[in-house]
Amino acid sequence: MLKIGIIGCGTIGTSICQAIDNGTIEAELFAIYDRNQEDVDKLLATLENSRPEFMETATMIKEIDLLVECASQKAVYEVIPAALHAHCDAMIMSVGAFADEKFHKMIRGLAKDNNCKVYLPSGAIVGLDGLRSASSEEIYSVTLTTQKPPRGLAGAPYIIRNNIDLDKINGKTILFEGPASEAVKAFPANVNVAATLSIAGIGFEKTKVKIVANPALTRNIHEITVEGAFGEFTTRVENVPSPSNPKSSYLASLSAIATLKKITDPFQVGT
Ligand SMILES: NC(=O)C1=CN([C@@H]2O[C@H](COP(=O)(O)OP(=O)(O)OC[C@H]3O[C@@H](n4cnc5c(N)ncnc54)[C@H](O)[C@@H]3O)[C@@H](O)[C@H]2O)C=CC1
Ligand SMILES: O=C([O-])CC(=O)C(=O)O
Repeated sequence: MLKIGIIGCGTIGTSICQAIDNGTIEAELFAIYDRNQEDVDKLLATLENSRPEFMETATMIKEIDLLVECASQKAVYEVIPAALHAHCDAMIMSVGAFADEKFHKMIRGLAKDNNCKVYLPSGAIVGLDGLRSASSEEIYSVTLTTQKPPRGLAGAPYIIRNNIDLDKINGKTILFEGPASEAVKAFPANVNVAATLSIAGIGFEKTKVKIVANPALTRNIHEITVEGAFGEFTTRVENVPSPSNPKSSYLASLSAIATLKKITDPFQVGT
């Protein structure tokens, strides 16, 4: 059975651990780690059948088959290179870390050299299957428009740097327009999906992102338009925010679980 270790015991980490614990994912939950002990204790209290060990990632990567990152872009830098050196596969949620081209290239090289796989779930967006199919031919443009209730953007470096008072936004307001490379740095906990879209499509510079604060919303909306030799498609998802973290959509947790189910299932369906 696949031995899994998790870094990040927050919203997504907890959902994944519960899915292993209740048998939705057929794997062994071997170890967990978080820099915040309170989050570890809260997660452990939700498990009925599994008793994962609390372990530093440097130790757990020697024991596990797959390291799941659901912590932060910083954590991707801290743990993924070592995991690949230790011949451990990786699943990454904080995909925005790959906007750093040098790091992206290094991780691809390490995965290849160590015969490892790196999995990036679709997360909170829909339509990556179509984009991947369309990418076999020329893609002319990829655009992501993300709308969130203002509180779903709280704490982003862009908001802090520009002294934006989210409480004072009383109508639909465009906060950011630019390439995905800048969007994922300006909003590291809000648009990792822009990074996944860039990697699946035409890269971080050509993928255009618009971020909108909309106080009329209770859901996180991601709208993607792709134009290419194949024609054109638009997808739109209205995501229920996770109750424990309004920045992250519930679909992101479900996508992480679906990816792990796919990894552990010998029967593969779809592109
Ligand atoms: N790819 C996608 O579509 C999506 C990606 N995300 C990203 O996934 C990650 C996890 O999201 P959530 O579970 O909602 O966040 P969360 O804030 O609920 O939980 C994150 C946990 O990771 C821990 N953590 C953060 N940095 C750490 C580090 N360097 N070392 C150890 N522990 C660390 C925190 O203490 C916290 O317990 C975030 O980076 C988020 O931006 C979220 C939603 C969608
Ligand atoms: O969950 C979402 O709606 C998207 C998100 O936070 C991210 O991509 O980082």
